[in-house]
Amino acid sequence: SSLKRVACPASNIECCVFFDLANTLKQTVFTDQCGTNAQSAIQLTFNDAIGFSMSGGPSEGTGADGSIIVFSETELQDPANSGVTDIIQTLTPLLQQFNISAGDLVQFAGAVGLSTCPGSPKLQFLAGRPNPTVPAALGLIPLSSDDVNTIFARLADAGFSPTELVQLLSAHSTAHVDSFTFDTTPTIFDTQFFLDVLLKGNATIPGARPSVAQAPEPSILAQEDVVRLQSDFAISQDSQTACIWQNMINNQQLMMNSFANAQFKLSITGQDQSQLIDCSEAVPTSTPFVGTSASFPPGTSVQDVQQACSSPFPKLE
Ligand code: HEM
Ligand SMILES: [Ca+2]
Repeated sequence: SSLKRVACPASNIECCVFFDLANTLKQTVFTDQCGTNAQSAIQLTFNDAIGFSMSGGPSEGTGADGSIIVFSETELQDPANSGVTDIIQTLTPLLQQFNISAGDLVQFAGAVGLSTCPGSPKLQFLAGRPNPTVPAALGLIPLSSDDVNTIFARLADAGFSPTELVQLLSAHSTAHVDSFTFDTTPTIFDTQFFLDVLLKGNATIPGARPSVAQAPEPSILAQEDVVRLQSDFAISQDSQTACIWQNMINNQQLMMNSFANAQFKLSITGQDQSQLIDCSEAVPTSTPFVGTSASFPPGTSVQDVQQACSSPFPKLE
């Protein structure tokens, strides 16, 4: 309506719709601070975008194109998508309501969801992704049971290095699946995740869904429902990534900046950047970081660390 247009704070008029969408998302979907919908929306940005294969050719899906929503009946058959069913259902009506493309909706919702997480960087957002014409091939999303070299190869086929994968995995700092989480601070985007994954344990989380493969020596934090994914653990230990991983601990600024860069690249995977317009101005400012630095959770100490990087381990409280 003309009223809305007068009130639109965008400097680029084409971005007005994303200011409206941000308001609706915050009022109806991301009502909690870094709650389950926000976390699921962040995962959705990856599960959609990684459906891209340089070796498989253009018909194998085109990355960050929203095919995970438009062709959800097909793509939800991938067991790696078992956690995103609900958020897809929640977001789908917004396609018609705001008349935007599915790829834009997925990436914008992820950016707005992340902004509710204290400690998160403000993400860039480009608009104008065309709607998808084909579903992504099944099997392109890594599984937590995959071998680390399989995961690296899959990410390389989508254009991402092992270092960029570690940076993207910062998103597992704000993650849940059923009643368990990947670090002890699941509603804060902080470096605690990179510490918690290194803590060797002996207790398994019972009843985890099949998509959740646990590390060979599962989490010492299992009594707090923190799970060590086999894939996260393997990446923390691999010689290509062990020091990248360890260096994140207590390096909040590095985590924020490197995640923002890698996530921007993820958000335009398979897209022609020259055809997109910058609507970053519509992404809300992130909730400030209120947490403390990474620290050993109660009952754990440096003796529990499975250190794979030869640089000195950071000094922690
Ligand atoms: C090696 C690659 C990865 C593997 C194997 C993996 C695996 C998983 C698994 C098993 C879950 C639990 C929920 C489910 O079963 O779907 C999960 C959740 C999540 N993943 Fe990943 N992931 C990977 C990479 C990423 C990346 C790059 C991102 C970056 C955006 C990401 C963001 C998330 C988020 C935010 C959640 C929490 C979802 C929620 O709370 O609902 N993951 N991931
Ligand atoms: Ca956290």
